Amino acid sequence: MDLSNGSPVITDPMAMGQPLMGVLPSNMMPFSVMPGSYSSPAGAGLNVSRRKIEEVLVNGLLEAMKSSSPRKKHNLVFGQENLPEEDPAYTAWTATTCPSALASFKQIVAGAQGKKIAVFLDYDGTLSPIVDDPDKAVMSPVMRAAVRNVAKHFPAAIVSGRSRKKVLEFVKLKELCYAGSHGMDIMTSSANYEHNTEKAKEANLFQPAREFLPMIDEVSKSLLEVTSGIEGASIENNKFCVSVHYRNVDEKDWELVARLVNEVLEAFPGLKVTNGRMRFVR
Ligand SMILES: O=P(O)(O)OC[C@H]1O[C@H](O[C@H]2O[C@H](CO)[C@@H](O)[C@H](O)[C@H]2O)[C@H](O)[C@@H](O)[C@@H]1O
Repeated sequence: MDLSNGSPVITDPMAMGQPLMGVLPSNMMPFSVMPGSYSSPAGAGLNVSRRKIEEVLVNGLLEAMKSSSPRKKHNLVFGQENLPEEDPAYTAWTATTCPSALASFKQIVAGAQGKKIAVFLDYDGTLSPIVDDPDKAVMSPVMRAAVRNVAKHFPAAIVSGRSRKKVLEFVKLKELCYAGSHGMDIMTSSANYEHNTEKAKEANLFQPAREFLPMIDEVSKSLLEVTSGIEGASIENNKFCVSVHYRNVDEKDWELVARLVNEVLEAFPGLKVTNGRMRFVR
């Protein structure tokens, strides 16, 4: 699933029967239970040890949300994401998790000598800026021209957690390959896509988790239902994974989001939750 930062995701054997455990930071695994937090009606009938385990899971998820989503100052205000006044924690986080390839460009070129090169590009935060509304993460014409140019020289693909269809709509370049849902939905050629027969389209598709589509749809609906009352929360169905966005949710409600996601996941032990930039991915 964007059941996510990383994502399916769907049939991870490590996650079977152990929802969320796989994504907890190791220091959260020994039962450092934090008492006195939110309790939901759904938890009313649980015995103490089960409740404790749930506390650990939710608190672990909350910690993961905080550590993987350091906030830029003012980032709740649409359009002010790129203000120069950054939170030092955010700056340190980007430096360690996303070092610039441009800073090591000479080494990369040297390492590529004599090798066949293929280029794999991320979409959000790479080809498009990170914005508060996922539907508005459009790519600039300059960036599109640069990618088109890259594709003239190397086989190129976009790999994204988004649905493949959505990325293609944003990028609009037929000369690329697209892998959506974190690689669970691969289209090897998008040339003539609209004009191809269904059979020809199928031949270009690799969707190893197709049998799980009904389950993902069900999870998506459940997540939409349980989070509908939380201001700022939104659900994005990415076909083979689902994102729960909390970028626009007040931080005081993050624990509630974590708890509700955890509760929904209990019914789907085969799915895995991972954490991304202000979103869960399943
Ligand atoms: O392919 P990835 O880099 O793993 O990211 C996939 C996710 O991208 C989108 O979310 C991110 O960008 C949004 C728009 O800028 C932003 O609002 C969100 O906070 C980011 O996490 C996409 O909306 C998600 O569904 C993907 O999972």
